[in-house]
Amino acid sequence: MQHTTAPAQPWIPRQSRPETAAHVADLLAAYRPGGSWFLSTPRGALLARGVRASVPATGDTPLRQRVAETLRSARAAGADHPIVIGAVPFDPDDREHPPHLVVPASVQRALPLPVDEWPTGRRPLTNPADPANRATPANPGNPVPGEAAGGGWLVTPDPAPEVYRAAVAEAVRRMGAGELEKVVLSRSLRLEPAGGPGTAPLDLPRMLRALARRDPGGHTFAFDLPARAHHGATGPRAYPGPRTLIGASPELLVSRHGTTLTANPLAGSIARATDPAEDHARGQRLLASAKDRHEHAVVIRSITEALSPLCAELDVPAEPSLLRTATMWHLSTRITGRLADRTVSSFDLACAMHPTPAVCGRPTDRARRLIGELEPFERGWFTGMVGWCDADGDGEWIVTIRCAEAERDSLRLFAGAGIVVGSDPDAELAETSAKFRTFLLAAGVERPLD
Ligand SMILES: C=C(O[C@H]1C=CC=C(C(=O)O)[C@@H]1O)C(=O)O
Repeated sequence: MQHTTAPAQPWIPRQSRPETAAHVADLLAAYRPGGSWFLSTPRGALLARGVRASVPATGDTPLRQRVAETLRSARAAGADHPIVIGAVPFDPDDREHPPHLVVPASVQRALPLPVDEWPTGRRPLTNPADPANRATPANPGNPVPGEAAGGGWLVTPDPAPEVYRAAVAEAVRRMGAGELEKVVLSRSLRLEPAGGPGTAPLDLPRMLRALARRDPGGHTFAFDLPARAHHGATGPRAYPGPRTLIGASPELLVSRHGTTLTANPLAGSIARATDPAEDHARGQRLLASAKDRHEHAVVIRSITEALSPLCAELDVPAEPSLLRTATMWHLSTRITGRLADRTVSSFDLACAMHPTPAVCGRPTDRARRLIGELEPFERGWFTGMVGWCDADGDGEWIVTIRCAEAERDSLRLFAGAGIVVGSDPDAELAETSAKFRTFLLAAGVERPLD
């Protein structure tokens, strides 16, 4: 991921310095699904393993209070520098997809992924089919043969593309009638082994490496999820295998370091092109698009409203800039601020902001209702947040997009698009197809899919 402004300084929390010996490549190599959490951001990477304590998924107090109490107890029980790490679903009250937040038993940290050594993030979209983009020692950002090779998937869209187009048209109609200003509508792809169940085990560590290499400046994650609860006649029953939330999100919900906070909302997107001139032109078209600027402005307004009461200073650039991933251009605004009250943690900030109109809409309640009406599946953790928070309140929370839920040998991918009054159903379908490519490429699927 590349931004037009300078990247953040590497962030290795003071208390973690004794643990920083690891190189990010070692952390990626050590990652194994089940009881582990990998996160790489422009500020640093971490690999957390094991569970020392869990934040109660339900309770009489708000989730942010349960997080603070779990951290306090861990400290009181002798943990030196405890962190809470995990995933919060789109709807934090979703009983099928409860928040999964733990104090891990161990945390290893490393400096950020070396963007300059892995140059794909600086280039226009690399088309792996183009011989010029074949992996070479000098260009290791491209898929390494055997790393992300071979599709071998049976792909099922949910809903069918025409159903998604109809949903977008319906949302535009409702907006025309003044019901709401913006809604984010998503769809999903189910990937199963083409040879049938059990014929091709998922290699999540390989996919994670492919995601990290393709977008070294992004937020790459592989997070443990709770076992699925089945509600049968005899009550909840758990599927014993691990489930993993894995992806490479370009969007920082919020980070806090001392009293300094940063948020980097994105909204307004276009697929990148392989031809550099066309790629540049697309970015400029996005920057000039009145529809996309409106879609973006709605998000900035909401975030400013959420953060202003918590900040002594808040700097919100008047104009969006362009941010690029390996596959997409986005409108981006890097917001910085100084907290009014140091006891407000990164998780408190994230809860105050979530869900932003980059994933839900505005007004929030109406958008949420329309999503429930028009999307034929539960989002679960998609469009929630993943991240960590330490006992001093520092931390990073990432918007859970460009991701998949992995279970046994199948994957469920998700992608959404912001809909406003001027949205065109075909263009929104194409935008979601382009967003799927972040994960499809890591899964070895190289042709665009609807
Ligand atoms: C909901 C997604 O993207 C959001 C983040 C960036 C740009 C977006 C857009 O342009 O619509 C979306 O708001 C997704 O990637 O699934």
